[in-house]
Amino acid sequence: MARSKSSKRWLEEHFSDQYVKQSQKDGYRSRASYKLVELDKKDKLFRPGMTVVDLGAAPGGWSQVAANRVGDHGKVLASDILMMDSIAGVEFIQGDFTENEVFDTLMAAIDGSPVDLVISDMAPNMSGVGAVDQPKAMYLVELALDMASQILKPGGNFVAKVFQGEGFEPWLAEVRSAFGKVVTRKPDASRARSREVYIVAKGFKG
Ligand SMILES: C[S@@+](CC[C@H](N)C(=O)[O-])C[C@H]1O[C@@H](n2cnc3c(N)ncnc32)[C@H](O)[C@@H]1O
Repeated sequence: MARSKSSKRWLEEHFSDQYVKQSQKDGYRSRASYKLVELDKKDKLFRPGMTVVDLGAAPGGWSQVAANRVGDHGKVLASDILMMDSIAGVEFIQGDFTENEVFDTLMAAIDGSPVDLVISDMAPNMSGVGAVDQPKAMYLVELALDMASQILKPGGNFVAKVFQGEGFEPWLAEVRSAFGKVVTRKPDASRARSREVYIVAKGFKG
């Protein structure tokens, strides 16, 4: 089947993208790694020995960065609806985060140990219809915030990708009430045309 103009344009753009080229050189599984690298540079998210939960982790670009930063004494627990090839130092749980069973499996894996950082890059498959995509995306960050609020230790941090649109402001207000300091970031590696932004929330009030 002939490729549509838009998928051809996507492929051309993908292979000429500086972050795609750089990720191939650096051995990262996705260009998304550079978003987290940039957020970490600005907001000092990681320290060796931390426990990190990575939601929406596949194919593993963020988990690679997290495992590298927390080192041998740290722990990274990652989850995605899709399968992900293993990464040293990362425990992976596959499943749909909107299902209670997956939430419970993650909670069991954490087993009450204090979590320093929750990172969520989850995004639904986009249909292109805002009225369908935006509620789905907001539901995922709602659930991510809910989990972060249950597992973070006081003073812990939360990073989430969120799409600006309906539901964003009330969600942000919830984040602001749960954390001491909240900033909105648009990393260079995030495509300008995308409505995605990253919320960095520090100092969980517990
Ligand atoms: C932008 S990608 C994440 C990229 C990843 N952070 C990286 O660096 O490689 C978004 C991910 O969210 C996942 N996702 C979407 N809906 C989900 C759901 N209901 N439960 C779990 N993961 C989900 C997708 O499967 C996809 O892998």
